[in-house]
Amino acid sequence: MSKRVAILTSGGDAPGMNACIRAAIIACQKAEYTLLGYQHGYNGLLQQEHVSLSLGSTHNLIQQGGTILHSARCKEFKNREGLMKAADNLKQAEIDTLIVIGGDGSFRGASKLSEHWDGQIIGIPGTIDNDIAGTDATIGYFTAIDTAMSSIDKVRDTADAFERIFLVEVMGRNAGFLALNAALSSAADYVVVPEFFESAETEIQKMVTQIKAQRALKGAVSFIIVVAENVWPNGLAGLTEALQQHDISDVRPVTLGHVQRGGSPVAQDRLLATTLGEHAIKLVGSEATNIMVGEVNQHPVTVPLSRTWETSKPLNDARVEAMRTLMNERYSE
Ligand SMILES: Nc1ncnc2c1ncn2[C@@H]1O[C@H](COP(=O)(O)OP(=O)(O)OP(=O)(O)O)[C@@H](O)[C@H]1O
Ligand SMILES: O=P(O)(O)OC[C@H]1O[C@](O)(CO)[C@@H](O)[C@@H]1O
Repeated sequence: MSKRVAILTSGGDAPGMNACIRAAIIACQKAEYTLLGYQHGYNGLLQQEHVSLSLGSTHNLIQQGGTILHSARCKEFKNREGLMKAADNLKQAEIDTLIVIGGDGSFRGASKLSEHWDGQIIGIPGTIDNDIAGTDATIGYFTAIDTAMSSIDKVRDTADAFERIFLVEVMGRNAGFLALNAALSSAADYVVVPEFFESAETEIQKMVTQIKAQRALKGAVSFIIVVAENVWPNGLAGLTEALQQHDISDVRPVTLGHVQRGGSPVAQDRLLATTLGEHAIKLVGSEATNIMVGEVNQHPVTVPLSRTWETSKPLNDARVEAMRTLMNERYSE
């Protein structure tokens, strides 16, 4: 039966969102569904701002970073009036299924919307943070690791030239996936992640032990510390000051920032985005609603939206072991 499907991207944009939109466009065309794209995240839903998505929109889309639908963080959607307005707009546009590509905040919003709208809601995980339970990875995460890794490679060149200590802050909101994997893949010397952060005092002792032990063994060499955002009190300035108190100076801070959200998606993100976009359209018209389509062991899975934020996703055990052996506990005291 013919369906009217709407899709939007919400929260932080992530490389691969366009690849997901492309897959949805093609799958809808094959199923003979009409596909609308709401622009600017939930703002578009409130303003009834949508465009028709058809095969003409798919050319070269798989390789484009950002999102052709634009994204936003929308305050109004968090209150009852906003949610009711969005529900009315969906009814008016005769939408059967709404697909939300975004992070856990976007999924919370989608779930709240379901209290006011009885159409089908399907979430697809898209965020560089990878902080969503129920899926091994989120769209954009692999590209962000790659971007952070190649930036740290460049930092190492200048760090080596001056035999300096560099602090590199990476994104991740309140999760350490991006920091841990960027640090391991760029052979950094130390990484600070929220999952193992007890206190600044404990962490600085460990860090100083590693720096001093490495310098005792190798002389003045570079030392790269990757720091997840929102962990160290007062960020890199606070950490620079803490190191100075241990007589470690000439430290340089680098905040990678939004560069981590940009760029053409790497193959892993394109594949994940394509699979999830196609699978979501397969579910249109089924009983499944208020669910996220994710991927576990390279198979598509569906999980209740609420699970994506109620359960916390742990860091990969083997990567954590590698972190200890190769970085944070490499040298014994
Ligand atoms: N509790 C909530 N109720 C209603 N809407 C919400 C809620 N939480 C978030 N939203 C909506 O979802 C939008 C996106 O959420 P948020 O800013 O947390 O990003 P996100 O989806 O988690 O993505 P990212 O992880 O990439 O930042 C918010 O701007 C808001 O419009
Ligand atoms: O672009 P904004 O709104 O400053 O948000 C930045 C946040 O968004 C993310 O890039 C994605 O959630 C986080 O890593 C970061 O904390």
